[in-house]
Amino acid sequence: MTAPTTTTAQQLLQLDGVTVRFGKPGARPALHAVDLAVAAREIVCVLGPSGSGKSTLLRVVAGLQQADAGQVLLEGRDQSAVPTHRRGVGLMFQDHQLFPQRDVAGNVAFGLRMLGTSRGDQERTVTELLDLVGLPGAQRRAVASLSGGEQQRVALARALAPRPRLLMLDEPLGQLDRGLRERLVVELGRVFRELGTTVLAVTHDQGEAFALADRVVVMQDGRIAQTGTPLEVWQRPATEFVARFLGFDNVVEATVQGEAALTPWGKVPVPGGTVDGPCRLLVRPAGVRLTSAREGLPCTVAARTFRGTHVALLLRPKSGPQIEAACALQNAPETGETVGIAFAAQDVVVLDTAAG
Ligand SMILES: Nc1ncnc2c1ncn2[C@@H]1O[C@H](COP(=O)(O)OP(=O)(O)OP(=O)(O)O)[C@@H](O)[C@H]1O
Repeated sequence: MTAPTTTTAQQLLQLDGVTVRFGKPGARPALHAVDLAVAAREIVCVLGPSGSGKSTLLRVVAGLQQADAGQVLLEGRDQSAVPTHRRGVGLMFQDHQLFPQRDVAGNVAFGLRMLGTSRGDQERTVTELLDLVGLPGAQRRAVASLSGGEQQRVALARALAPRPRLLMLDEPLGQLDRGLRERLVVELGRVFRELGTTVLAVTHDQGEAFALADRVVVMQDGRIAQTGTPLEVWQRPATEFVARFLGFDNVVEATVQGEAALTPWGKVPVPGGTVDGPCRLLVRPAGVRLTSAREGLPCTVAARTFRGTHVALLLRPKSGPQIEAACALQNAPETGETVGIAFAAQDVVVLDTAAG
């Protein structure tokens, strides 16, 4: 027997050139020729500013929105003629809309009843899922008696109960306070990994995405600006848009010459192998090192903000744009002090201007 010449591992979800337009022809599409593949058991988080197309992406995968061009494939099968309820995908939206007249068990078992699952199996699944989401024994509680976080867990259990092959979450923790979101996002990750659930989640909160995702997708104006592991995207934002979206503002015009670039801040070292010529350069705040005022580039400390793990400094050099630096609390200078700075090549990123 001969092996097939090309072996591409089948993706659970694949979008090929998916375009969605609202309104007038010629207007910017909400999704523009989007290609995306999600492997089984992968947790992918879609990040992006408001209006970048995140919800439209989920809706087109769920079959709640028709694509004007391109294809959505689930386990290799084109879904264009498959209605939402036959796609085997689960949805959990920000306004999770539990049924107020049903108790917790009635809510969690909803999808199973629709599938005609036996009562015994329903009860077993509800018990298992309530244990998993940290609400053991809550079957008979009234939905109205639950806190926001507890309701979110019930909504999650309800979405998981029919064992969807793909679970889609739209701002799943959007309305909860930050502390609760940080705890729940860790729990969500644990539940998904324990069950082997494939997840496509949308959030505008990068902290949430980075905590949950195996891979993040950053969207800009209906296109994918970058995709990679959280670490890859954080360390190497591909474009100025992605860098600024992640909150990095140390971006300048530069001209690379060998091992350094000429910038408004003077010479900045660049990573080995950087091509000579003009570019946009990002210096991540962690790569701005404080030196004595006599060495390095002299700057005035314009502001300092305690961030829990470090102090964020806003520095004003004599020339060039202001610079953000991150430093340890014990080394943080006071506002108004003059410091010197040097740049570390490993935190310098040459941005792709063509796509940015
Ligand atoms: N039903 C609709 N009719 C017309 N335009 C729409 C419709 N739904 C979305 N759009 C437009 O499509 C674009 C993408 O919207 P989408 O809701 O997908 O963005 P998003 O990234 O999810 O935004 P947000 O974070 O605010 O939810 C926006 O310009 C939006 O105004």
